[in-house]
Amino acid sequence: MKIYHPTKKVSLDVPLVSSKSESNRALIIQASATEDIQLDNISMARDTQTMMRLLDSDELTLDVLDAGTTMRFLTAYVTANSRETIMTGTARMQERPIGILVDALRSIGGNIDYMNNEGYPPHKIKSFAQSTDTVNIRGDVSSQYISALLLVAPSLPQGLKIVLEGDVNSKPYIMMTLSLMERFGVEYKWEDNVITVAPQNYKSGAYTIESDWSGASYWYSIVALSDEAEVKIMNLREDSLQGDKAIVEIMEQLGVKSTFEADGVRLTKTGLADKFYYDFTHCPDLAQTIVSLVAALGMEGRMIGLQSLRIKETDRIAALQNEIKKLGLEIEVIGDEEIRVPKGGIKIEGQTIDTYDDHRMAMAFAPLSLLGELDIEEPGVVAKSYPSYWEDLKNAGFVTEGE
Ligand SMILES: O=C(O)C1=C[C@@H](OP(=O)(O)O)[C@@H](O)[C@H](O)C1
Ligand SMILES: C=C(OP(=O)(O)O)C(=O)O
Repeated sequence: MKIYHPTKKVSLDVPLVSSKSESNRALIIQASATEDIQLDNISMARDTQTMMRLLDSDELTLDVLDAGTTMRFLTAYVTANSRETIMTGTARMQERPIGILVDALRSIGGNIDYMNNEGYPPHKIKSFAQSTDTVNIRGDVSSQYISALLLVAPSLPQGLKIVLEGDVNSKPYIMMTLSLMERFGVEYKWEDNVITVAPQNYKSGAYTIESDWSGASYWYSIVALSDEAEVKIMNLREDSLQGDKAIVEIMEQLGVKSTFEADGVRLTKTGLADKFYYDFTHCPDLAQTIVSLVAALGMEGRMIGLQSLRIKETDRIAALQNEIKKLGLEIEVIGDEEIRVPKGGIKIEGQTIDTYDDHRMAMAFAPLSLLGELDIEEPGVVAKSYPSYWEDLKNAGFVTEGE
């Protein structure tokens, strides 16, 4: 799909999609609760729509497609309910590791078999009888395993004591899980590296899902690359549960100031720092937005904490390297966790951007079309988290042609 912006002047009150991360947690809480839980503004993201559909399904096989949280949270949920289930997903999902979560569930009494490759979906949950209240789990591969255990912990007969081993990455996502649990009456204790949740019921309550800060990041990039911008993103909160609100602080270095209003956040253009540096350990989903933006701004940048990018929807480090190279800039990749963007900038002249079945590749590169025409392959990938992305961009003056 070809995309360009004829005026480079962007104006919109963005009706941003709501958060799939908050939605998927709230849906597991709702399904686990015996009392009434009222949820508003549930996300239209495919990952969330898939979660809703599968929570209602009584089929033996649950296919999560490419939704990581749906795979991890449902694996723990069906295990805790001792429900015989086969969990599967797309070819890529079958390459995304789940062994750490399956080992944890086995260690507390889950009977789970792999169907193809050890450590990877598809896997079959056969039964569950809780054998101990303590589980050890490493925190440096994916926080989703820990969130998955936490969400089911109150419903387990013995509750759960989760002992976190080593570094804990994506920590704000664990805090988001705990905050939502707390909102529905669940108490927990986090002391040193141990999180303890006693057996208890989720209590009735209501929650309105916030807009998606990861999705907001593309609008920050759009404002940074525009000539003039009047952009307000609706339904984002200053007291957000989402760690990707870090975009506010990051963009202070990259030319965008945020002002919170009662019903959203207003973005205005400001100056750029000389060089960019940031550690993405706790907000990995912002990395593609920022690496492509820093390259487009012609700035020198150093990004660290990127270790989880290789096991997401695609190998995001390789994908960034390939696509930025097409725009005339070689970024340097150091090991599995660091990218350096050299000063100099890129040239946009109608190149085709491959998206690797990764919504964030499409969404992170589209703002660069403010500098010239781009051709984004498989634009439909955005449906995973932000199905109305292209419509919102068109309403902000972008022009798209073809599919
Ligand atoms: O818990 C969540 O909602 C998520 C956690 C993060 O994954 P990791 O913990 O695997 O980094 C993030 O990348 C993903 O998009 C959503
Ligand atoms: C990594 C992501 O999602 P998940 O792990 O839930 O598939 C993402 O949305 O960028």
